[in-house]
Amino acid sequence: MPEFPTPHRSLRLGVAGPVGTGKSSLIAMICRAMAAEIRIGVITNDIYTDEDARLLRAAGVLEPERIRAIETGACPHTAIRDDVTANLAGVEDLEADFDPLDLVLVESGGDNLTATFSPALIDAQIFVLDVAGGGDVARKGGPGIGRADLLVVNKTDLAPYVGVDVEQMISDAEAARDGGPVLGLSRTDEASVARLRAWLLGLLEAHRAGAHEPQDPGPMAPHFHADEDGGYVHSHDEKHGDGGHSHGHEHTTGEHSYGAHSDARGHAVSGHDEHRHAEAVADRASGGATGGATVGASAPVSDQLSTADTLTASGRG
Ligand SMILES: Nc1nc2c(ncn2[C@@H]2O[C@H](COP(=O)(O)OP(=O)(O)OP(=O)(O)O)[C@@H](O)[C@H]2O)c(=O)[nH]1
Repeated sequence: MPEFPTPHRSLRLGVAGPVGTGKSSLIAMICRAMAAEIRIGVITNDIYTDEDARLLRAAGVLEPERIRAIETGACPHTAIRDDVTANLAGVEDLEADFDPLDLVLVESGGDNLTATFSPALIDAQIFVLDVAGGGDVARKGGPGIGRADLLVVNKTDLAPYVGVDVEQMISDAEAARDGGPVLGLSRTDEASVARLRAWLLGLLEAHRAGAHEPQDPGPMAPHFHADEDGGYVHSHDEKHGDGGHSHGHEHTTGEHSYGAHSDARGHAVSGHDEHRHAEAVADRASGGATGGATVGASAPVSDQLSTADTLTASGRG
């Protein structure tokens, strides 16, 4: 019997982070640790395949029908931030088919440090780094590292093999987050998995009590889109479709499988025909103000739940 009744819709939790940092593994970990006590569904995003969903189904972490795949056909961030239509429909279908659900996990395709979920799609988000990506990554900042509800430094068991000082990496991450929660995690470290579970149970409780307010970690840094006119710098901070934003060129519908749609808030959103992220160009255009330092979103969940210290104290080293 699930611990929580479900008077409201499920908590929608996004999991984002660079390629291969362990997003699917973290979702499998949550399912294994919690499927006996809460009702879970999963949506995965891959660019060209349904590989992540197939792997999760094969791992037997949930009934296969509760794991659904979305093929974005484009850069993963387009489907979790720019135009969330397909994901939102996927989440709502899952919630309707398995009503009631307590938790829907939405895994982004692996992207880069700038990709975050739109709060139109999810209620909270985890950003996943791993030690194998290098100890300095946590210092690089960006909206996910700086302002996701939880930053996970994953695969801590690999630290000795890749020459990373986990304690330093976590402390760098905490500094980048103004004290927001950071969790050192490894599938081989049961105590770290227990801390992840405790954080999530606290978040569920806050969501159910109406005490959790979804935060937007902030838009991607302005970036460069190449097109036949020579390209343009594009900021996701601008309002789409309501007079505040114009690409100044036509997208050719056939060139992108994601197309132009409306997002959950009714904004007309242009599809992205070709993404070439040239952040150096964007940096120059924005006077160097990229996503990492521009928005100071608070982290209300961490106020009520495990603090960064609690989460990391025994996860270090
Ligand atoms: N040593 C170790 N390896 C891990 C851990 N978690 C995940 N991995 C491995 O890391 C690799 C990538 O894991 P995934 O979960 O597929 O990563 P992902 O972020 O979902 O990958 P993409 O969807 O391709 O971006 C796999 O080989 C996992 O077995 C961990 O805690 N320790």
